[in-house]
Order: sequence, then C-alpha cells, then structure tokens
Amino acid sequence: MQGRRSHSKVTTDAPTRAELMPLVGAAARVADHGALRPWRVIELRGNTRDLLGAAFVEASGLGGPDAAKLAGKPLRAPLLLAIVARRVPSDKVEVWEQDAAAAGVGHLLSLLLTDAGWGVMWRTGSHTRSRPVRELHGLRNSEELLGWLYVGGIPPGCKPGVRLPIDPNDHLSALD
Ligand SMILES: Cc1cc2nc3c(=O)[nH]c(=O)nc-3n(C[C@H](O)[C@H](O)[C@H](O)COP(=O)(O)O)c2cc1C
Repeated sequence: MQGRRSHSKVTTDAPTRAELMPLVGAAARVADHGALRPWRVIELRGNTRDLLGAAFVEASGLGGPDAAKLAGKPLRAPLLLAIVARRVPSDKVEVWEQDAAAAGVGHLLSLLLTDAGWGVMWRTGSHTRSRPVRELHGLRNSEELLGWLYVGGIPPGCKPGVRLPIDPNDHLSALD
C-alpha cells in the first residue's frame, strides 16, 4: 500500500472485459451492510469516451478551444470505469451507508487493477453529476455517479510514486 500511486498518464493498453470480471467479483467483497450490493460499474471505451466529452461540454456551456479541451478529458485513458452508487430501498441501511459501500468498491477495484499491473486514477470533475452526464450513463433516479476510474497501461520507465508520509498520530485518536 505504501507504494501505491495513481497514474495520470497511461498507455492505450487496457484490460479486456474478461480480465475485468474477476476483479469486479473480488471488489464485491467490500463490507456491505445488508449485502444490498448498492453499486454498479459501467465500462466506457472507444467512442463512448467522446460521448462523455460531449456531455461535459454540454453541461459546461463552453465553446471554442475551452470546449475542445474539456471534450478531450475522457480520452486520457483507453478505459473509464464509471462507479455508480445504486441506492436500494431499505428500512435498515441508510443511503450514506450504501454510498460508503459503493465508494469502497471504487477503492477496492482501483487497488485490484493496480495489483494486476494497470495504471489507475480515480477522477471526477465539476460536471460529474450534471444532467447530460447522468443521461449518457442511463442512471435511474436512485443512482448517482461517484466518478470514473481511468485505466490504462503503465508507461515504460514510469517511476514509483513518492508521497509524503502522514503522521498516523494526526489521524488516529482514542476515546479515554
Ligand atoms: C472520488 C474521488 C475523485 C477524485 N477526483 C479527482 C479529479 O477529478 N482530479 C484529480 O486530479 N484527482 C482526483 N482524485 C484524486 C486522485 O485519484 C489521486 O488520488 C490523487 O491525484 C493523488 O495521487 P495518488 O493517489 O497517487 O496519491 C479523486 C479521488 C477520489 C477518491
């Protein structure tokens, strides 16, 4: 875990759907109150990434070079995995608990992809929950996007990530 890093630049290689299947299955082992499976994952490859860029532009209202730049954002990786919080009606498990499980799936999937040798970066942006982006993903009223895992090959010669260590004392306290 100490060596984990996100990869903002990746190559055009990407895991196949068959390669993704066991990773999605393993990510489902996340702690999940009531086993509601309150999440789903959507693959975006090829020109569906252009459609996402167009949805960003529509949401932004931008034109000209700024719009072209925004439209190109989803093209930074060959595969985007949309992480969707899929809220299930429940008297016992509140929405925030379900969203915590869905976010856990995003993190686990990111770690599993990293472990399998892929470059991954979880990205969102100000248009993540906009109407055009919702519609493109076919979200139901009960669903919300948590962003996308941008996935691709790790470029040759890529250096290990160097991250400042935290002081665990700042993050771990005890009630006494
Ligand atoms: C829900 C979520 C959304 C994120 N959205 C973005 C984003 O849009 N842009 C960005 O630069 N980093 C975003 N990040 C952070 C990166 O994924 C990454 O963690 C960060 O760049 C630090 O790099 P590291 O993971 O190698 O420490 C997001 C992380 C999470 C969990």
